[in-house]
Amino acid sequence: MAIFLLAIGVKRFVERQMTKKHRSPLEYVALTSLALLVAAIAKYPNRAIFTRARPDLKEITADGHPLFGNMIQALTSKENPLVVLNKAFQKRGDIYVITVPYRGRFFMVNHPMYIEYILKTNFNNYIKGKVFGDQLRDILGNGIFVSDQDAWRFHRKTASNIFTTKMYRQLAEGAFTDSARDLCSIFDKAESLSQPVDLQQLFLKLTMDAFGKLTFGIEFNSLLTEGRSEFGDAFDYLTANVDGRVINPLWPILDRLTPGKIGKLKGAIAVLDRYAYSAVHKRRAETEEERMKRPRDLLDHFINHVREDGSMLNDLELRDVFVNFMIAGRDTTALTLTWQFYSLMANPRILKNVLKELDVVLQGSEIYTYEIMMQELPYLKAVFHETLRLYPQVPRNAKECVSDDVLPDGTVVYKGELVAFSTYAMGRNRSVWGEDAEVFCPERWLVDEEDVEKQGSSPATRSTPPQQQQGSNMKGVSPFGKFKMENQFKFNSFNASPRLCLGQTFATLEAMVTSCMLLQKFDFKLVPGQPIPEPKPSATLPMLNPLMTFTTRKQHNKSSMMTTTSRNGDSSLSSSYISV
Ligand code: HEM
Repeated sequence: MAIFLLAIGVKRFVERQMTKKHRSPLEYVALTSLALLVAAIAKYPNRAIFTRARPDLKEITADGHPLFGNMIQALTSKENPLVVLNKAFQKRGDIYVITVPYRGRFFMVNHPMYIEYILKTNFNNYIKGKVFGDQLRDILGNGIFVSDQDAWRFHRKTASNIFTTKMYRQLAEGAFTDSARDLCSIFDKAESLSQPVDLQQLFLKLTMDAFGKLTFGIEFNSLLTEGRSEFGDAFDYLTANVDGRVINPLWPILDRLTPGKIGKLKGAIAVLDRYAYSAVHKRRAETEEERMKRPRDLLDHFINHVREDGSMLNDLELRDVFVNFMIAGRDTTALTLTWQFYSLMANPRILKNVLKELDVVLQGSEIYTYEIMMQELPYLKAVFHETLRLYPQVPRNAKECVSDDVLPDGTVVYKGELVAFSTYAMGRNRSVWGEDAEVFCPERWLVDEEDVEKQGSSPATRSTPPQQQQGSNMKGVSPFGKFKMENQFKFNSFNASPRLCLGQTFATLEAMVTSCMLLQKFDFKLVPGQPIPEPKPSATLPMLNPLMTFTTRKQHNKSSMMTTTSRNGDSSLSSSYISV
């Protein structure tokens, strides 16, 4: 209606101008602008302004508006952007093209063939680039997630030093077990008050505590503190707010026009900065004697690094390291655990299998060694990976093309254009995962012993039936066969190749230890009447609503309640804390 009225107004204005002999300067400006607008619309009739015409892509290009391309559709859709993406792939196939003003052309791809090409085969030609930088620089600075080439290599190499088997062994039986125990004490308290807990909030606190301590020596103690966490809230606010920036080049203007938004963003960033600088200053002031008393952590590696020119990282650079690693280590594992526990509660058959495996393999033991966690619980490991397949914690990603190139299917991509993929949509792609792609089915990750030997290192197949395998009922050995990792490009929830997630083993181990302890000790039941969980629009994949759950200590475990009193001995947390 508005466009119709505008068109009538323009028509009348033009008609009046045609009959006029003298015009005011304002009318000249209006006429010139109108002529320019008409010329621009004629040049960009269905694509974003300043994008080059690509008649060769006609078949795979989504219809767009003049000058705005596909931006308006994306911004005005009421549906979750991931659901929209998934539907678009289902309708259009494994590649389609959209355009967005000031961002340019996006090749949306949804097949392992493309992922392998951009993440491995021609890795150097597909970088994070300007779009990533523009979107995240105010929060992530120059950290690993927004850097390319030499800067990225430096971050990656320095950080790799801490991810050793020795560290994993210590973590499994130390920090991860301790924090899971803290969670048990909260569940006990909730049960005594007949109150449910919000698993999502608690898992976020759990991973934040463990990660803050292990990487920067920060004692958040958020699990043992009542109420919400200031740091966690600031983080959640920022990750939710960066979502959509890629598709909306107007975000810097819109943020300024939204009352209070800039203040809130700055406030949240200031909270992160405060924690980061305080950790750095504390570390710089540490004596040699104090340093010797604690294990070497991530901050040590970065703070002591001497560059070729003899300089060392300043406080701002260390702040960026902190924020990037917190974003990597906190949300991802916590939210995977949240979706995993939901999936188990929603699938009693699968939960029963997990419990059976824990009974057979652990036989009541609470010693969670690195080797047992990573090798002897194939079914639980399959559940964790199946969760990540359907609920990947980096659900969308994009790479900028450095120089003109040709994708494996022959599609030409020019310098500056973007290739984007959605791990969320690919996990649901039937041509990749089969007809049951949308079904939560851990069995797709399991093979029997014979298959493992026959297949060597080839990708997993569905050759093993989901049922318990014969002959493996022996105590101590999982009755569910062997876990078989998928090809990285098909299962890219941890990214792939040179930029494969550095914390893959860390996250798997933390999730396994936490799941083992919680599932051995507690029964979990969703609070009735909750909506079915759906993703909240964010850079990661949180649930839109809390995951309210009743936790009840298993009968046979009641006697061990004392052993899971939290580390500070406090089992008297108030009810306001529990129902966060
Ligand atoms: C379930 C948990 C996790 C998932 C699903 C996950 C997934 C990912 C993905 C998809 C990327 C690529 C992101 C991009 O392209 O920018 C990535 C990168 C990264 N992850 Fe993770 N991650 C998890 C946990 C962790 C943890 C616990 C850590 C740290 C201990 C970590 C450290 C990193 C780092 C440092 C990178 C950057 C790698 C690079 O660019 O070279 N991640 N992760």
